[in-house]
Amino acid sequence: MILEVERLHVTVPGRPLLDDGNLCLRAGETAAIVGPSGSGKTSLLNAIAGLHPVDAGRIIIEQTEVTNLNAKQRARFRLSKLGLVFQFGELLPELSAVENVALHARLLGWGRAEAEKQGLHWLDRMGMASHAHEHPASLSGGEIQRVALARALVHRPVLILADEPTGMLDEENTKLVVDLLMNTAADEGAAVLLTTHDLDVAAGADHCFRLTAGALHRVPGAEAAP
Ligand SMILES: Nc1ncnc2c1ncn2[C@@H]1O[C@H](COP(=O)(O)OP(=O)(O)OP(=O)(O)O)[C@@H](O)[C@H]1O
Repeated sequence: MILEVERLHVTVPGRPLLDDGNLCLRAGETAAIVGPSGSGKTSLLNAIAGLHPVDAGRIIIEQTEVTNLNAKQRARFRLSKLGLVFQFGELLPELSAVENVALHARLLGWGRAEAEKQGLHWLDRMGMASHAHEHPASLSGGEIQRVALARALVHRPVLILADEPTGMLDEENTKLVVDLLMNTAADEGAAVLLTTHDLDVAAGADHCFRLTAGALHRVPGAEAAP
């Protein structure tokens, strides 16, 4: 099992977002979390990433109980084991596409040459090799997300957490980015947990969960409507 979420409680000041949530993911599996705006999908993903406090319960990622780690250990674990993808890509504007991808590897201590080589390899796998030396300002939304996918995959994470990765994309780019994310993760044996408002995206995942009024329920992908 790559991800085990057991009896998780997550709150924001003044209200609970998740009360006693459970979720499991195996290597190579994909799961989507749907639910109304403001129900806590992003907060749940952040809690799993160690970026939002957990009030009770356990999160275990590849046999490490991350809810027991201190802040420094969590940061190191996140850097080495997780791949994060955000709605707006969140690339660094000062860096080229390949520099953005290589930076993650550099933060893990890789040498410059190896980091850039792997950066180019992953951009190529995302169909972005010809844009490797362009800066984010000259890339389209779909291209930015493909660079963000390369960055999330360059260090071969065990779990990819993607928060609305297609929220800003048109239908064609949504399909391209989701297919790349899910197929590449499956090839690499990484699990993927994503949030989405797009029922077609949710239906393409192996599992679908709906978060609403503090409860996380497994639903068939086709019945994921908020
Ligand atoms: N750090 C925080 N402090 C206070 N309130 C917060 C914090 N983070 C999130 N919230 C609140 O918690 C609720 C859930 O937010 P969250 O972004 O997790 O929902 P969501 O389901 O991802 O929403 P959307 O689908 O609109 O992105 C919102 O009401 C938000 O304002």
